[in-house]
Amino acid sequence: MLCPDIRALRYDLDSAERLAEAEGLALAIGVVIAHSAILPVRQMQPNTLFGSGQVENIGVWCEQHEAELVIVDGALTPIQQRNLEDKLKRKVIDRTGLILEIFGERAATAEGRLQVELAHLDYQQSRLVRSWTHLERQRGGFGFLGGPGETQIEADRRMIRARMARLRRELDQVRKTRTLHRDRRGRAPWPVVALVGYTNAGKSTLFNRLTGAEVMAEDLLFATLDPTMRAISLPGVEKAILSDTVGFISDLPTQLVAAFRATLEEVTAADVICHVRDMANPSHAAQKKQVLDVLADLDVVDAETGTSTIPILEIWNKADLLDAESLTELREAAEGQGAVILSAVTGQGVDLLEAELTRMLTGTAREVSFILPATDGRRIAWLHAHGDVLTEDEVEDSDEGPMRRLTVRLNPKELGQFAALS
Ligand SMILES: Nc1nc2c(ncn2[C@@H]2O[C@H](COP(=O)(O)OP(=O)(O)OP(=O)(O)O)[C@@H](O)[C@H]2O)c(=O)[nH]1
Repeated sequence: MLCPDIRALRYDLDSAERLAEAEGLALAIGVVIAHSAILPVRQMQPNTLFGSGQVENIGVWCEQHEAELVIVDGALTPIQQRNLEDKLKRKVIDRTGLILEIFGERAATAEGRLQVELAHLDYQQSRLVRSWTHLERQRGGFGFLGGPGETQIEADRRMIRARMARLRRELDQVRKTRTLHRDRRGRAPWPVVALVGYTNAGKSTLFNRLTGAEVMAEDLLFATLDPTMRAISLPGVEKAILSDTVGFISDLPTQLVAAFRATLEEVTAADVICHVRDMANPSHAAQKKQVLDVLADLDVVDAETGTSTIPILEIWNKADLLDAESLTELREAAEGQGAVILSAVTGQGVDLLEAELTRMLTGTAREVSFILPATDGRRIAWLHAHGDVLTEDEVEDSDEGPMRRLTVRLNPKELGQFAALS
C-alpha cells in the first residue's frame, strides 16, 4: 500500500491519516496488507509517478513480501499504471480502482449495482481513450494510419459506449420507480431521519441499535452502500423512518461523485439529518468538513454561510473510547452546540438521542397535500382545526366524485394523529 505525498497537491488529511484511511478501505475488501509506505513525491514523473529510486524500492518490497497487488492511494494515469505494472510485474491499482472494487462488492440494490458498473465503464473508457490517443500520436509519427490496434480499440469503445447508454436508460427507469416510492412515502405521515457521516463513524452500529436490526455488525468500512430504511419508534412520535447512507470518504474520485450522488438523494428528503461523528478519531474535525462539503454539494448546506435547509443534529459517537478528561471537555462543547454524546456500541446516551429526535420531529411542521372526498367533512374539519391550511381547492375531472385538495402545515405528531383518523 503506497501513499504518495505529492508536494504540488493540498490534502485535507495528513499523510499518516490518509494512509490509515486507505488501509481501512483495502481491508474492507479483504486485502491483506504486507507493507505500507508513505512516499514523498517532489516532482510527479509522467511515466511512473514515483522517481526511479522509489520504483526500485517498491520492487524490493514486493519481492520481500511476495506481494500480488500494489495499491497506490492516489490517481495514476493509464500510462503510469501500465509502466508500473511492467516494471513491478504485478497488478497495480490506484485509489479510484480501489474504491470501485469496494463499491462493486458492497452495492446491494439494483440502482447501486447499475451505478457501480457505469462508474467502472466510465473509468475504463477514459483509460482506453487516453491510451488510444497516445497510440494514435505514435502512429502519426511513423507516418501510417489505421492498423489492427485501432480497430480493436474502436470496437471496445463502441461496446463500452453502447453498454453505458443501456445502463443509463436502466438507471433512469430505476430512479423513476424510486421517486414514485419516495413520493408515496412523502405522503405517508412519517418523518424521515437520515444518518450521514464519515466512513467508519458508526452509522450502521447506531442504525442497528435504534432499529434493533441485525443488518451489519462487521468491522468493515462501507458496510452500507445503498441507503437502508427502517421504521423506528420514538417516545411521543408514533413512527419515523430511519435511513442509513453510504459512508463519506476523503478525496472521492470525480467519476464516483456523480455516480454516488443519487444514493444520497434520500438525505435531501429527510426531516432531520443526524451527522454521526467518530470523536475518538484524531481527524474528526477534517472529517466533519468533508461531510459538510458533500452536504453542500447536495444543496442541503450553504457552502458560504454553513446554514442548512434541514435541521442537522450532530452525534458525537464512540464516547466509550474517550478518557474522562476529554469527555468532560466534549460535554461542555456539546451543550453549547446542541450535540448529543453517545456510544453506539454500549448504548450509553442513546436515550438522550431519542429524546432530542422526538423534540426536533414534533417541533418541525411540514407542508403536506391531501386529496380528500368533498363529502369527508370529518377529516377536512380536523385539518382546519389542527393544522395551518395554506390552500384548499376543488380537484377537477376527478373520476371518484367531487374531491378537495388541501395543502396543510402539520408537525409529524399531528400527521400521525391525522393518519390514525382514517
Ligand atoms: N468503541 C466503539 N466502537 C464503535 C462505536 N460505534 C461504532 N463502532 C465501531 O466502529 C466501526 C465502524 O462502525 P460502523 O457502524 O460500521 O460505521 P459506519 O459509519 O456505518 O461505516 P461505513 O459503512 O463505512 O460508512 C465498527 O468496528 C464498530 O464496531 C462506539 O460507539 N464505540
